Amino acid sequence: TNLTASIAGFHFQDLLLNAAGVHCETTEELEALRKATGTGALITKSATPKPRPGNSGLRYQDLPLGSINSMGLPNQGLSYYLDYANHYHDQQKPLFLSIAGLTQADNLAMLADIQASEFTGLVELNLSCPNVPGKPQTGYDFEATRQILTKAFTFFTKPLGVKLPPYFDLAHFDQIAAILNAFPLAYVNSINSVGNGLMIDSKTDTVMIAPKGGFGGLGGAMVKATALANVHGLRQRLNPTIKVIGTGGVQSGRDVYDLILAGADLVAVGTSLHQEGPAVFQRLRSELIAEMDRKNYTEVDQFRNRLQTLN
Ligand SMILES: CC(C)(C)CCc1c(C(=O)O)[nH]c(=O)[nH]c1=O
Repeated sequence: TNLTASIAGFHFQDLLLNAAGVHCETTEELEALRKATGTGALITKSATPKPRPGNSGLRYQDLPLGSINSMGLPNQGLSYYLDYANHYHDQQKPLFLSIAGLTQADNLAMLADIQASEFTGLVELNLSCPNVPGKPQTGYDFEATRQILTKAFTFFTKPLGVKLPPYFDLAHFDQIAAILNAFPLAYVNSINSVGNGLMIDSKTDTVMIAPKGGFGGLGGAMVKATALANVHGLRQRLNPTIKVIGTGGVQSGRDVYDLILAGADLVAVGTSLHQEGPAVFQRLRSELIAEMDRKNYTEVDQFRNRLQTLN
């Protein structure tokens, strides 16, 4: 069974990887992902220029239908991940480096550092990064998105993708796709967590996480329908040269299969990785192969982006 894919000249023997932020802050965590059976790539925790401890108190919680988090960008700082990349020689599993500056200036400075470095992997710009106070996250501010990409591509020549927040209005799919199609992006990764959800602990009548009064990003089963819609909506609108990484709601091989049907080239796993650890990739891979066998598919190309409508 052929599970290969390619993005920007990088070839992936397997199409699963971690969602940035999950099991990828430290070298130990990253090495466990690299060594895991079933991963075709790995991505680092979104970096800021300097190390950050992130939010204090309980900042992640598993829920019956997924997860909620307000980590607050805990990471070891860009140079730590560039150093890991400099010592990274696994030709079989390309490395993605994620960045999420707290300002546009920070993002551009990090891209300039990466451009000047020996880094030879792919870069993911996390557009859920905050914008100027009082304005929504960058991914929800279309002018800010256009501006940072315009500035980035004046100097950045390495493979660049963007991590997108979920959209919920078809007009927003049209608008963001029109912006992204104007740039030589290697890929989009959709979706990031569904922002600012709130859940209640019925035993204590309290929220589930400490930061932000309990407001946090939602992941897992409850976001699958939103992930499928964003992957498919973007696939239908983006230039074929821009590949798609599908993220959100993956618990089984069938969920991986569905994201591929919707148009995904690679599939990233967050909440399920947090809950099961790196062994999840071997399970998902074998379940995907079993599903493909049921359909007599030997190649992903036979069903990628082949979702059928009813009419
Ligand atoms: C939400 C931000 C802290 C601005 C970015 C980092 C991030 C976090 C996080 O570090 O809290 N959690 C997510 O589910 N997605 C993210 O992109």
